[in-house]
Amino acid sequence: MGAGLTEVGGAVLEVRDLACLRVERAVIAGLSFRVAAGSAVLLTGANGAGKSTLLRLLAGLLRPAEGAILWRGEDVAADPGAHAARLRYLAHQDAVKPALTVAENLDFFARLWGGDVAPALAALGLEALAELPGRVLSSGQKRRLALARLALAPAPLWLLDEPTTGLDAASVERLRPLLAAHRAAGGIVLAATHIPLPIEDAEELRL
Ligand SMILES: Nc1ncnc2c1ncn2[C@@H]1O[C@H](COP(=O)(O)OP(=O)(O)OP(=O)(O)O)[C@@H](O)[C@H]1O
Repeated sequence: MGAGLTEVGGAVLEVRDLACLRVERAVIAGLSFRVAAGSAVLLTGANGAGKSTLLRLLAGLLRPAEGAILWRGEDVAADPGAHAARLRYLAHQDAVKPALTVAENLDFFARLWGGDVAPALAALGLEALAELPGRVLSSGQKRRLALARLALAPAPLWLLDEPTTGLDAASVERLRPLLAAHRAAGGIVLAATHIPLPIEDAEELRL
């Protein structure tokens, strides 16, 4: 674990003594760490180690059995709506609507979060696919569409579950400037991954 995960000064996100039970079994226990603005944390560990579980806890989709998640010193459970508004969670499944075109899929999220569809399409190289319905996309194309949501409008906390699964090398590289710009603006990214990601100076949190 890198020094940035334990530093007190400047921490924006803090996980304090977190525990999570799944089917009565502790998947995460006694987990504490802090993340400063602009930091990237790679969650690593064996299959079943709890990486997706931690991301779902941080996204407010699972409730901790013990401990707390704090944002700028406030327990996120005190205002779930505010927490949901500050984060982008990219799950294993891409949640692409099959009947909508690629552009319409992005527009759905642009209406929720703001931002423009055209630059988000361009960020992931999706311009030529804009009018195709979601149902005909390949798995890598669906992943790119899910990732394009990140380019719509800023949010300070990105939670990415194996973001590069199924991506070709060029698409992986497209994430580099997206991640760098997010961090340069003070954003935090936590990404579960089994392979190296295009992120400079990331901390590793091994579960
Ligand atoms: N919906 C669920 N209900 C009950 N147990 C679950 C559920 N999802 C995951 N688990 C259990 O929680 C543990 C951690 O799973 P998790 O998906 O967080 O691991 P992971 O580190 O992300 O694994 P992988 O590298 O395979 O993606 C596993 O033992 C798994 O069986």
